[in-house]
Amino acid sequence: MKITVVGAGAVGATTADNLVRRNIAEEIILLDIKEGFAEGKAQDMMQTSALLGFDSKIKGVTNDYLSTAGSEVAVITSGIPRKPGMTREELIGTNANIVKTVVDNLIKHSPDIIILIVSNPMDTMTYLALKSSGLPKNRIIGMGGALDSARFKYQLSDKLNASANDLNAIVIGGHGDTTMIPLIKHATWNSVAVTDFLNEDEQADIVKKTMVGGATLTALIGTSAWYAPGAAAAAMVESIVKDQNRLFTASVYLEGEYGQEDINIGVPVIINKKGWDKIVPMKLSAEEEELFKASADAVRKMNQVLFDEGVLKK
Ligand SMILES: NC(=O)C1=CN([C@@H]2O[C@H](COP(=O)(O)OP(=O)(O)OC[C@H]3O[C@@H](n4cnc5c(N)ncnc54)[C@H](O)[C@@H]3O)[C@@H](O)[C@H]2O)C=CC1
Ligand SMILES: O=C([O-])CC(=O)C(=O)O
Repeated sequence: MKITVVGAGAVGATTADNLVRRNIAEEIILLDIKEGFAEGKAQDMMQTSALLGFDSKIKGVTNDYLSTAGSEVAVITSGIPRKPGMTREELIGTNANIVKTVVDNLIKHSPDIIILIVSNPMDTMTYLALKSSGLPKNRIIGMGGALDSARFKYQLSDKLNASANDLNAIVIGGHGDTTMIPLIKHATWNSVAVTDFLNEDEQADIVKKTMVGGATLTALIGTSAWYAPGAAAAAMVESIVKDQNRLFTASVYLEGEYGQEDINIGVPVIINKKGWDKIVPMKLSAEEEELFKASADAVRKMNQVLFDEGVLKK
């Protein structure tokens, strides 16, 4: 089993670190365009092996796609992160060409690969990866909802003084400050509705804090987050590699599901060795349906930029 992580920056290195500690692959290739950068990070991680007790090997390479040959899964984190005050959508100009080139290179050497897209704006980058590669839709997955749902559980656990592990709560929609939809009316604390414990103002506050979770961290750190993003990407890769059938919200290609088509956006899906397998239907309220439609409209507007800029042809 070989896994490739493209981009050895904050998120890529954290993803690789989480994966290597899980011991789920014989080999992890960490690839970056910056000379020596991935090699250095990989060597640093390998030097934790005697301390942490894993047997997986991690190898860093500089833009060498031959080393990635035969990878079963790749995680794409290459591209620029946002700075305080920016939106994820502002990254499209730089990141679209990077993601497109990386996907091309990966497929040349690993035609059966499953690709997890992390680079932002993630829903649009996932759509781009699918459309430019022509890969079957189930093998292109966008990571956003898994992270946003973990942040949602964090906010709930903080307010309820509960263990995040006892909470069931998901975020659907786009992975953007204004497009994500934390489904608070569906969230439970070990099967008891969280709304039984929170008034409307408290619920609205948790939803808001979840939606701007990434922006809040970017303002505090000066660049965007990596610990939870890396952990979320690794958890999804584990579900693929171990065929776990875990349910995550992820950005997948819709063909009529949730009332949308020709778009990648976050919905609940089963993740297993096929990539994303089934889309799980949910009964949404009229208000949630409206929010989902508005979210899809915003993501679609961003996808249009790919055509306007000639990155994708109609
Ligand atoms: N989907 C999500 O939930 C999340 C997405 N992100 C996104 O992930 C991306 C990476 O973020 P960070 O790791 O913090 O950035 P970073 O700047 O720390 O790392 C990015 C790395 O990509 C490399 N790179 C650039 N072009 C490349 C190419 N053509 N081939 C290979 N490597 C290349 C850079 O040299 C750099 O090392 C950003 O776009 C960020 O917005 C970050 C967190 C969560
Ligand atoms: O906030 C950002 O730009 C990075 C990201 O997607 C996240 O942490 O959710």
